[in-house]
Amino acid sequence: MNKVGLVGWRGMVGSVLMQRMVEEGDFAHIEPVYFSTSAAGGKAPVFGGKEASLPLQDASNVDMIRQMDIVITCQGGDYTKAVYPQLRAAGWTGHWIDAASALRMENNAVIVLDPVNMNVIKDALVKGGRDWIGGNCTVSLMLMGLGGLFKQDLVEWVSAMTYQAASGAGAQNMRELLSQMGVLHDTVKAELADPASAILDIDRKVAEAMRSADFPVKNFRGVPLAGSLIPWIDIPVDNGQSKEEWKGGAECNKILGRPAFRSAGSIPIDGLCVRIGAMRCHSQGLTIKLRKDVPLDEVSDIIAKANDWVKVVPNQREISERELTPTAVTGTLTVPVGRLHKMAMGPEYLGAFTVGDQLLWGAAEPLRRMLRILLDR
Ligand SMILES: NC(=O)C1=CN([C@@H]2O[C@H](COP(=O)(O)OP(=O)(O)OC[C@H]3O[C@@H](n4cnc5c(N)ncnc54)[C@H](OP(=O)(O)O)[C@@H]3O)[C@@H](O)[C@H]2O)C=CC1
Ligand SMILES: N[C@@H](CC(=O)OP(=O)(O)O)C(=O)O
Repeated sequence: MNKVGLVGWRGMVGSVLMQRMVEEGDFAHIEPVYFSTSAAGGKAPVFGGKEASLPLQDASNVDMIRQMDIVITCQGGDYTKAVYPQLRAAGWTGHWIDAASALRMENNAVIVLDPVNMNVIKDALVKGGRDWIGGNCTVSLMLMGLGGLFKQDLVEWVSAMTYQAASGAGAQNMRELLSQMGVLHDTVKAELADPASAILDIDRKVAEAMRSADFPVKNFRGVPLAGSLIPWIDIPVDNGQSKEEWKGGAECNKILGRPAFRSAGSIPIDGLCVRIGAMRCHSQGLTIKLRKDVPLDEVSDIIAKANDWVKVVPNQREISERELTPTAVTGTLTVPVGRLHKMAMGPEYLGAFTVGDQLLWGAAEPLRRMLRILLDR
């Protein structure tokens, strides 16, 4: 049985991964070895009813990690940068499956999203590929939704305007968002209980609270999210983009096995990435320039048939309000795509809206499935 080293299993992404591995019975197929950066020697957890034969191992112990057939890590980019080069330098030939972005654009790494790029994964396996990296959540979720259109090479370009959840910034940010909501509610609790209170007084007090020095904003780099939004995600890069926006073009083309972004044959994908006060679902408003005028019913059909998780939501008010939202999608693997309509710019311009759980298809699930692809060969 394959020895699988699990690193980062108790973090937010790692916990979702463990939950999915339990649900899918993956532990029956592996010999798990749990690693920790903080509690080596402690008792290993039990997932899927399977006791680990070893206590928690030191995640920086390269000699121990070298004994694994497969390592799956959700520990983060700093860990990857510290340990991965040492492992390969020591001659380790095992498979490295990673949630962090650190290795994504390396030549020998495949960005894994098998419902979309199984062909790319299979090609790499044949060539001896050993580095399997999960894609950026926004990118993976867009491709899970629109994969059919890309597969049929119908997409000339995409503009993606995103509405990204607090979870993308980390567990502490989710907590801070809720703290902010609590403070805002507390600020106007008395007025809310009084139907005769003036809404503009409530609004003024809320704005004052959001702007006050003691509003809890440490994790969101000093600015409020609740009752507001943050129009910048990740560090600045060239061309006025944020890194999150750059990833849209760079990673999408790599996942699809197309030429590098901005080179001939690549698909231009760009937009604006915005943080909003959702918990763990990213949403995206998409403008898609199709290569030709494809009838809307054909477009719906192509999108709906691309994989088992995408679901086309009819472009009607009630069902869109009910099913095309973070509230409906959170904690599920369903990726609804809706608001499909031809736009005023012309019959090749398609409007769409999609929502996905950024901890499931956006992070843990592609890694889990890559593990199974390796185990089931
Ligand atoms: N958040 C996201 O949306 C996405 C994150 N990623 C990648 O995954 C990496 C991990 O992200 P995320 O899971 O959000 O990070 P977390 O901060 O939740 O977990 C990372 C590590 O922190 C340590 N840790 C310290 N205190 C705690 C605690 N109280 N509870 C749990 N773990 C704790 C654990 O390591 P130990 O057990 O060794 O102490 C854990 O593995 C990111 O750095 C990123 O590279 C990828 C896609 C999406
Ligand atoms: N940057 C993403 C989350 C993330 O972790 O992305 P990446 O895996 O590309 O670093 C967000 O904020 O929503």
